[in-house]
Order: sequence, then structure tokens, then C-alpha cells
Amino acid sequence: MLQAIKYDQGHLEILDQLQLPFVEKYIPIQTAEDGWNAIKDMKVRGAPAIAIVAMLALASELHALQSADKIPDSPQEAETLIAQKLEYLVTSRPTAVNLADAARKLGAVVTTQAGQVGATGPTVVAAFMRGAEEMMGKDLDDNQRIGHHGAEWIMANATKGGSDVAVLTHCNTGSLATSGYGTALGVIRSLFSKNVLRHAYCSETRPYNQGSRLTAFELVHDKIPATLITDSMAAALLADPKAGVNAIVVGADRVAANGDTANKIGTYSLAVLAKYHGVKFLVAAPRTTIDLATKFGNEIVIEQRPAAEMINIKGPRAGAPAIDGNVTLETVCIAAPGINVWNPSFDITPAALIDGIITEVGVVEKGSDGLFHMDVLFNGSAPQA
Ligand SMILES: CSC[C@@H](O)[C@@H](O)C(=O)COP(=O)(O)O
Repeated sequence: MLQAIKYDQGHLEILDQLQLPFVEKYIPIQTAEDGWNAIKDMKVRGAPAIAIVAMLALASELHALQSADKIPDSPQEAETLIAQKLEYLVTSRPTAVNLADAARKLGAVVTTQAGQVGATGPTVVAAFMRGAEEMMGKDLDDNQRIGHHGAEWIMANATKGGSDVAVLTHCNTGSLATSGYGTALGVIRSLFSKNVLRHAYCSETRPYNQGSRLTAFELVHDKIPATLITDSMAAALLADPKAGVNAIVVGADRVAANGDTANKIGTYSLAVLAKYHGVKFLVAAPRTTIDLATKFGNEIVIEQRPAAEMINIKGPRAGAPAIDGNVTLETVCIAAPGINVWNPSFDITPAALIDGIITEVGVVEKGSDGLFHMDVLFNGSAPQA
């Protein structure tokens, strides 16, 4: 399995996703500012991965301060230092809630520690670093559970009488978008490991091609039977009995309390198509992506990305040889110079189009009132497939 994030006691490295699938190169992240830039520039992306890298970037900076004996003695000063860095990190990308959620949770850990009798600056910093490291392990564990619950749900509800399934996914939600295994791609991985995946389809995911560059790379790497389509081919694929797509499974950047889901632009179109074709439409995400403070999808801030990400495309010249494992990536313009560009990074899929939300504690479906009741995910009564 690919590993997007490597961390060991203050040493953080991320796989530079801007160079994938052509060059597999890890880059060091030493400070919160390095982390902020890597997230903003999409060297790391995907809701869970963004949160983990942000927290570990700050942990790395604090490690370096600790080695240089520069942690303030006062617990309150250490708390303020960490709070300011967290506030800054949260400004890197607005839509995925996992980052804000991680900052809030670790901020609370730090505040609690700073209030303990005998607390010092170093004990506050140590509490933060421990929390950040635990987050990475928890995410991997959650993803494996999501994969299991999603695969079980699909086999129970979407086989249409067959013994195996074909699944379409969008964007990248795999090892590269998380600490490992993946969310929606984790469900596909789990179906594959249970020997019930007939075929996976991944959409190109314009404009930034996370599907063709990253998901396709992971599927090839992990030898999962898969086919790439352009986003515009999804309707034809769903209408094709030979493909026999049973379910569409996507990730999420933020799920509102009513189930409306912000995810990569193009997700909403797929949900509409799924409804028309009678194909199950599922969202796979850890509970850290569910934002109960946001009641409806229209409250979610949608990030606008630069025009250059739509009108330019980057890759090696066709047939260019790799030299010492390196290839030169070239940028090519693929649109008429001067055209206006609208480039929202995400869209909102209404809850009405979603059949189930797959989390690490189970799959929530709409009740008889036609509404999602997210409280079951947090009060220990989530339905198991
Ligand atoms: C497991 S990640 C789920 C989503 O974050 C993913 O589908 C997505 O939309 C990623 O967007 P990106 O802009 O590449 O960060």
C-alpha cells in the first residue's frame, strides 16, 4: 500500500502528490508554515491527510524547538504558541472539516494540560505531540473499519442478485488522501480483499485529475482490477449492462448534520446519475468529517481554486525517458487564452440523493421520515451491516 505520510519523532515527510504518478518523491515538512504551504499547494490533499499533516507539521516544529531548548517554561505561553499555530494552519484550505476538527480537539488537549497542577511548557508541548501522533494511527484504524462496513453494506444491499459487484468512485480517497487504506477507496479495497469486487471504475476527476493521477495510480499499484473513465462518461457507464455498476462510493470533505455532503466537484452530478439509474450512492468518511455544527450543506464554504488548475495540465512529454528515476514534468495550456474560469473545488450533494453514509462505527441510512439521524453515529447505536 502506498504511504503518503511518514512520521517519526519530529521527522515528517510527505509524498509530493504534484509529481505523482510520474515521480515518487518524499519532501520534508519541518514547520507549521511548511505544512500550510504543502496543503495550499496540494502537495498533500484529501480531507483526513490534510488534518494529519497539519498537526504533524506543528509537532515537528515543536520537536525542533524542544531540541533547541526553546519551549517557553510557562504552560500558558506554550498553550498560546500552539493555539496561534493551529489557527494559522486551519486557514490553509476551508472546505474539509477534518483540519478544523483536529485543531479544535488538540487545542482542547493543550488547554486541559496547561491547566493541570505542575504543568510546564514542555509538558503542554508533549501532550500536543502525543495527540498528533495518535491521530495518525486512529485514522488508519478508522479507514479499515469504514472499508469493512462499506463492503458489508454493499454486499447486503446492492448486489442486484449477483455474487460480486462493480463500483464507481470519484476523486482520490485512498492511501494518498488519508494515513493509509482510504475511505471510499478503502471500501473498494475491502471488497477486493473479500473477493467480491468484479471491477472498479474511477473517474478522471477534472479539473485536477485526482482520479486519473492518484486513484488510478493506487489501483494499478495494488493490482485491483480497474478502468479509468472521463467524468463525462459516467452516465453511459451506468447505462451499460455490461459494466453492471452496482454502487457509486465517494469520500467527503464535510458532511452537514442533515447529510448534505461537500465533496470533490462532480460528486453531485454522479449522485443525480445514480438516482436516475437506480444505482446505490454512498458516502464513506470518518466521523471527523461529520460536522454537526453545520446544519445544511448551503452553509459550507466552497473553496475556489486558481484558474491555472483548470486551464493547464502537467505531465511528462509522451515517451520521455526517466533519467535516474526522474522525469521532467511540463505544463501545457489546454484552454483558449483569455477565457473566464469558474473553478469551485467542491460541490454539495443533497442528502436526498445519498443512500448511506459509511463511517468507522457503521452505516447510517435515512429513517422512515426520509432524514439522516446522525446522532446514532455518536451515541453508540449505529446500525451494523
Ligand atoms: C478521503 S478524502 C475525501 C475527499 O477529501 C476527496 O474526495 C476530495 O474531495 C479531495 O479533494 P482535494 O481537493 O484533492 O483535497
